Amino acid sequence: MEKIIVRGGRQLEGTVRAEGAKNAVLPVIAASIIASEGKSVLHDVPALADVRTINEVIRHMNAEVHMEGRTVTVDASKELLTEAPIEYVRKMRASVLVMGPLLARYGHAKVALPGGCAIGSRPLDQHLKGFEAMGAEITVGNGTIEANVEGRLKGAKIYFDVPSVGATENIIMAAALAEGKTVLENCAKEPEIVDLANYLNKMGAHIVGAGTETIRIHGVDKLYGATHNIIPDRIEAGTFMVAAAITGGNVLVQGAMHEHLRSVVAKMEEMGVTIQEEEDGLRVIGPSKLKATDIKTMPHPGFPTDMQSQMMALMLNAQGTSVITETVFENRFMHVEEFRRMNAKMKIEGRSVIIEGPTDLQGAEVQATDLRAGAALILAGLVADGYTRVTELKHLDRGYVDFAEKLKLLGADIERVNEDEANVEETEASESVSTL
Ligand SMILES: CC(=O)N[C@H]1[C@@H](OP(=O)(O)OP(=O)(O)OC[C@H]2O[C@@H](n3ccc(=O)[nH]c3=O)[C@H](O)[C@@H]2O)O[C@H](CO)[C@@H](O)[C@@H]1O
Ligand SMILES: C=C(OP(=O)(O)O)C(=O)O
Repeated sequence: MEKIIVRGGRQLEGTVRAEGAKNAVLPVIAASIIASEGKSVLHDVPALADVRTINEVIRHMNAEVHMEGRTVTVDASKELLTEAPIEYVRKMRASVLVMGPLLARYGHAKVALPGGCAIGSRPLDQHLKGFEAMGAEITVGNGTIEANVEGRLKGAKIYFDVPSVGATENIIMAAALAEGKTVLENCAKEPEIVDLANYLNKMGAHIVGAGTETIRIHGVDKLYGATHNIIPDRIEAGTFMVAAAITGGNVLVQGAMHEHLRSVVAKMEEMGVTIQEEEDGLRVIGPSKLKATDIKTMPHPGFPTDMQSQMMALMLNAQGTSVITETVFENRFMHVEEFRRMNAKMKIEGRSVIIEGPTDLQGAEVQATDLRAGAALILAGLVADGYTRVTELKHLDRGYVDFAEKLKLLGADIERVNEDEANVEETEASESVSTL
């Protein structure tokens, strides 16, 4: 079993660069199968487990996919299979995003119910409501979802009951190749949706309004491969910003875009962190004492749920009582129990967690309960007394490339090891303690 072992106490300094955004690249790769002519060339693609998974999903459907360094090329001009392979779809939430492109291009799509982080019930009703409004018939059963339409999808007016990122993306893709005009209301406004719309427009689509709550799409008859650079990952950037702040360090996070991170920057500043905009990113300087604050997760431009657990690690080190209210996912507090193993004092009340700081964090054996929880536990380990050992790294690998290595380059005392090596490490550590 692999572990990340971190010993607290080092201030982080230096420069780290954010990779391309996981939540932008996954819909973009899914969208690339809508092109019946030409190749797509995607740059700044992060080498994540989720990227390998979505590549396998579309490869099994007959698309030609190559990844070299940070560039992925997709040629989907051959006839594709319209069923996504279950073993890959189940690994990852975003694989449901092949439905929109398949249904628009072939009038049929079948996928298994997708996986992803277990952070709530994560229904797909808004995706399906959108497809139905465009004329598709949906059958859900035996762990799969199947959609069929006679001829082409028809443009429609669709109001989303909740501003869902995935539903907005799936329906934009379907509408791009539908007959006529589609108007989507109460859309999600995340930067990753804008990135997807920009890519689809390069492919020949007519989409306006992405990033606002109303998106208008004029369907076209055909879409073509295109070249696109993926936007930087605001959540990975935000995670490194917390790493700098929590250790009282000074780190330039290249690629961190202020306009994508306003709520995170504002809250960190309230906590006493200095954040300076530089030409190629944000410089983060941690204070000697952090102040308590409150956050409430909301759809963009509100505070991102994907930064909630990392902020919890920061708040554990702040002076006073902080409150986190999670409004996006109903079960995204599993890391609280793991933080408690590190001596954290926290109380869950409904959808809120009350955090009493500052905590005398102690190193412990903890599990990454989901992707961001894994990162947050490592952040706490950067300032805990002694060794923190984080397991279940499969979650972390879905969303972070070389997380431990990047922290090490910033000066952290951190290693990623397999269990056997970890035992050697522990013996050496206890030997060095006994000689003190
Ligand atoms: C691959 C990707 O981009 N994942 C992100 C995406 O997930 P994802 O697209 O799954 O998240 P959504 O925006 O769809 O979910 C937001 C809320 O809407 C609800 N909902 C969603 C769809 C639906 O049909 N019905 C419904 O009720 C969900 O249960 C949740 O409460 O946005 C989330 C919210 O910012 C992020 O945490 C994820 O990192
Ligand atoms: C919840 C997340 O991802 P996913 O939607 O892919 O499970 C995340 O990125 O924090």
